[in-house]
Amino acid sequence: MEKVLTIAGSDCSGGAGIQADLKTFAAHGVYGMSVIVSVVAENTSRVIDIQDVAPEMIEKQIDAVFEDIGVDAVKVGMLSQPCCMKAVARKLKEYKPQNVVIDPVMYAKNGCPLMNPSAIDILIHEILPLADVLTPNIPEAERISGIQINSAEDMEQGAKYIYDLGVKNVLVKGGHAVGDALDILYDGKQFYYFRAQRINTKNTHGTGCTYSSAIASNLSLGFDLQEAVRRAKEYVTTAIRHSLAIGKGCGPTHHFYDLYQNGLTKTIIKNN
Ligand SMILES: Nc1ncnc2c1ncn2[C@@H]1O[C@H](COP(=O)(O)OP(=O)(O)OP(=O)(O)O)[C@@H](O)[C@H]1O
Ligand SMILES: Cc1ncc(CO)c(N)n1
Repeated sequence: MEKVLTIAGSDCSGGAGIQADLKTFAAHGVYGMSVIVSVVAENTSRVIDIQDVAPEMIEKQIDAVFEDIGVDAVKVGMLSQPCCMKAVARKLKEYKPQNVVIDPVMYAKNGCPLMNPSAIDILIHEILPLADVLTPNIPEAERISGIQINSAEDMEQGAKYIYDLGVKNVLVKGGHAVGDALDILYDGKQFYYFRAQRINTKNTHGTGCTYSSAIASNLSLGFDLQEAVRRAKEYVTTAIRHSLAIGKGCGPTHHFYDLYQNGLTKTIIKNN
């Protein structure tokens, strides 16, 4: 049985964070585990408050998982403060797990901040180098790279800049762009384009969490990175197509195994 761990924040409304991650793992048939870094009182419309778990308790949760069960892949999500980042970095350096997917969460879909802006340097220097693949959305890629992103070429530039910071693979997600939902993966050699038709819905709460967890699940199942991303893109696109119009704001993605039956997404390799 493949074992996948999420290290992230808890979204009590169930659409994003740890809850989206565990639903995604279950839909992939892998064994899901969770280390809670922050408890977030949030819903489809707003973030009410954030309470971080003490760094020692974050470290003890990670120890509990690694001393007993072990992992085949890890997804890292919301890390709100420098002390949380340092605790997670210490333990990832100690246990050196394979297949580490890091989603550098900064804001919720409704624009509410989830990372203290003063943590950006620690994120760049302590967390980014631990990723086998980093999955920034456009505002996150802009914040990390300082490059303004208005086109696919700008997404490539942003990905290249972040790769040069020492990140092994960078996947810039185009959910915040206009037109097709285009994501671009850069592995230091080539750009890979993953394109889906944009679905006309406001119900996209948790899409980034769903996507990074689907990538981690697919890596744990033995798919190489390009195929793991291609399959995850298919999963998230269908999860958005079936998203739920619940709550007063951006409703959540919906998860079930059949999301893999359509075989629609293709990988386009683009040479430098
Ligand atoms: N309306 C949409 N139609 C189709 N695909 C979408 C849509 N919105 C986002 N996506 C896709 O969903 C995935 C997640 O990207 P996105 O940029 O939304 O992440 P995110 O902003 O980190 O998400 P969140 O903060 O809600 O967790 C990407 O593959 C993106 O292309
Ligand atoms: C806990 C948590 N993690 C990530 C996101 C980003 O969608 C969110 N809204 N909440």
